[in-house]
Amino acid sequence: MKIILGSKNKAKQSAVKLVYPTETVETIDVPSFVSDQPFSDKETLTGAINRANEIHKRFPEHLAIGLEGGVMRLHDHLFLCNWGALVDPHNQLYIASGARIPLPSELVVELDRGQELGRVIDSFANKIDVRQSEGTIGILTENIVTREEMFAHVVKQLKGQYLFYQKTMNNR
Ligand SMILES: O=P(O)(O)OP(=O)(O)OP(=O)(O)OC[C@H]1O[C@@H](n2cnc3c(O)ncnc32)[C@H](O)[C@@H]1O
Ligand SMILES: [Mg+2]
Repeated sequence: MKIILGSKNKAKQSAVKLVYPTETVETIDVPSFVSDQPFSDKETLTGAINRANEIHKRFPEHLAIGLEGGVMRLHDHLFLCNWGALVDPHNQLYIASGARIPLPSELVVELDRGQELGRVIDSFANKIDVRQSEGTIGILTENIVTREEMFAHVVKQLKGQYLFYQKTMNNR
């Protein structure tokens, strides 16, 4: 059984490889069927599930993983939010979310104007393709938490729930 990730993003890819070091991890671009910039937990989670389901449809014998980044409002803050979904060969779905921190107001203004976070953070940090490397969370935490680490935690929660379910099912 292989692990198939629904993204070519390097931070997402290395997160999955960290958590599944001995498995074959393949990546494929699949649609999330949500906005390029999801603006709620609901939309971000839906994007992750859609990606995992899309992979499951194409490769039902493998483990399908979808990871999606977005933002969500809570009180006066706009938070980074990230969700992951895993679909196993029995079409069982597992979901988990990642760490969240509020965005500084300079970034919030741009996002509210309809700009994508990927572009906004590049110009804020004066870097190229932040989303493929440390991510916004890396920039805003001085790299203490990177996008790879954040997504690795999401994938660990997916892997753990899948293993727990396998064990529980085998004992019944
Ligand atoms: O190729 P895919 O898998 O789509 O990877 P992506 O980097 O576009 O990531 P998402 O679609 O999951 O993220 C949705 C949007 O939010 C942006 N984004 C989310 N988290 C980010 C982060 O930590 N750093 C930079 N951009 C981020 C990203 O650029 C997109 O505009
Ligand atoms: Mg994207």
